[in-house]
This record gives sequence, structure tokens and C-alpha cells, in this order.
Amino acid sequence: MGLLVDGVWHDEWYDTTKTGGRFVRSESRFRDRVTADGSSGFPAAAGRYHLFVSLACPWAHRTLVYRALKGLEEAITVSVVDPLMLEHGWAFGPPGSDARDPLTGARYLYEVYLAACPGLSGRVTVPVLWDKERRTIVNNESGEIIRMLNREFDAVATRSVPDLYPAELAAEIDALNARIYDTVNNGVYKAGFATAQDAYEEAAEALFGTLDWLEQRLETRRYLLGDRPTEADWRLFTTLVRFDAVYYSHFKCNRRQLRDYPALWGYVRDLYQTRGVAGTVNLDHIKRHYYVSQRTINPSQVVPIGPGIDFGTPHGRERLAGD
Ligand SMILES: N[C@@H](CCC(=O)N[C@@H](CS)C(=O)NCC(=O)O)C(=O)O
Repeated sequence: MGLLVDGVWHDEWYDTTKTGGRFVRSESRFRDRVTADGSSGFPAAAGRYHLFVSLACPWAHRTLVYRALKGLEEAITVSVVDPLMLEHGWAFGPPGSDARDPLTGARYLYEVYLAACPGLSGRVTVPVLWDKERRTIVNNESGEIIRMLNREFDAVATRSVPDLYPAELAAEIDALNARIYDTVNNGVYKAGFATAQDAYEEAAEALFGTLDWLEQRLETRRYLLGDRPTEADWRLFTTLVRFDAVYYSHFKCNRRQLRDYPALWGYVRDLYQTRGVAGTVNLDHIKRHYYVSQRTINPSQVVPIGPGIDFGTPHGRERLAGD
């Protein structure tokens, strides 16, 4: 865990002293776009772009879900970092190894950031969308990368899926995303990284307020916006699939488990069983990343043995008509 300051890596944990014990996520730095027509300077093409991901990370996971849904596995290559994020940040091999990323030769992800921008200051996060031709980072904001994967790569996608951000639903998706980002996707981190009781309680109460609200919504709708999944569902999915294994215990989000919510529990299994998605979920990386890397929360670095979760059991949600 750490960050770059003027191109030099510093090993330090998030500083919450100036924010009343509250975790404040920093803005992503690289915000260019790949476009189908190339007007942005980054034209969509098979084999040109690469994703750096962690299988543990819910933000990176979004990009892997889209890549699988759209059949972009051949067109967009991937490097997976080691699940442990320790003193050098994300690394391409386990601690102490000399493993290097086959594409860039880097040992640590911060070297990839420095290749794109020497002298950079800021956090080194996954996912990263990398352009092999210009040898630079196009974008490191998952919400933007999935929008590109949704539309811009259609000429090279091998599976056709309905638009996940259709114009007629865009406003509703944006509104759902805003609440879900603040209280659920980032909400679990705000609860888990809080270093003050009030900051923790505020985040945890808001999180369960939204989960109760989503539970009600999903009692009558198969997906958040009706009878087919959209971007809002996939953004929620990557947090929910980690909930009982890490957020419930490690991040103290323990008023209820996901499995105590009948609709949400069926919903997450429904999404998990969507073609291609199960292969993007790696509970071993997820558990090891959080429990071992985040030593301020779990100093012993012991990884719990449970819970036993089977996302493959029948969910019965086909019977729900959209509204
Ligand atoms: N806003 C970013 C957030 C990505 C992010 O925070 N990723 C985490 C992993 S779950 C990370 O790499 N953290 C490293 C750090 O904060 O130093 C996105 O959605 O792409």
C-alpha cells in the first residue's frame, strides 16, 4: 500500500487524520477514451489494448465482467496482479519473487504508471486500460472503462449483448449508480477504513439503508431496471459477490449477511450464473487480498476459513417479470 510522489514510490496507508476518521477516495488520474471511430486518438482495435486488473478488486472486476459478457477476451488482453498489495503496492508476483509482467517487464504496477507519466504523483490503482501501441494509460476509472467496453469495441466483440447503458434508461441508471456508489460500492470501504466511531456508523447505516431499499426493489423486479440487466446491476454485483466473504466481517458491515436478504441473495446468484460471469469471480484472491493486505484492519493477516458460499444454486428469479 502506498503512492507515488513526484515519480517516487512511498509506502504509506490512507491518511484519515485530516478528515475526521473518514476515508476519502481520490479521483482517477487518466481519463482518455477509446472510441469506435478513433476520434479520441485511441481507436478501438483487436489486440491493441490491455487491462491490468486484480481479481480481488471490485472496481477492476467490473471491467472483467464486461470483457466476458461481450466476448472481448481475444481482443483485449489482461495482466492479473498478485492478490497481496503490500509495501510496493500492486505487484506482478508474490512477495519476494522476481516475477515480471510479461507485457511491460514491470515488477510493480507503479512502474506501469511511471511509464505512462514519469514524475507522476498519486495513487496506483487497478483497473488500468493500457494502449500497447502508444505505451500509455488510456484510463484508470472503471466506470468509464466499462462504458467504452459496452459500445466502442462492438466491431471486435464476439458476443452480442443488449446495450447495458441504453439512452432511454440512462438517467435512471445514473441515479441508481449515484446512490449505490456512495452507500454500497464505496460505502463498504467507508465503513471498513473508518478510524472514528461516528464515521463508521454513518457509513454502515447508509449501507444497510440502501441494501434494505434494494431488497424491496428486487422483490418484484428481476434486475434493477426490469427484466434485463444493465450497467447498474453489474456495478452492484461486484460489491455484493464480495459481501459475505469480506465486507461483512473484515469491514464490519455486519448488521446482516447478503444471504439474510432473500431477493438480493437470489439476485446475486442470478447475475453470477449469467454466461461468462462465474469465471471472473475468484474468492481466493478476494479473501487473501483484503485479509492479508490491509494490516491496519487485520494485523495478524490471518485469512478466515469461511464462509462456504455457493453462488451456483438455483435462484428461481426467472419467474419475475420486469415492470
Ligand atoms: N475509482 C477507481 C478506484 C479503483 C481503486 O481504488 N482500486 C483499488 C483496488 S480495490 C486500488 O487499486 N487501490 C490502491 C490504492 O488505493 O492505493 C475505479 O473505480 O476504477
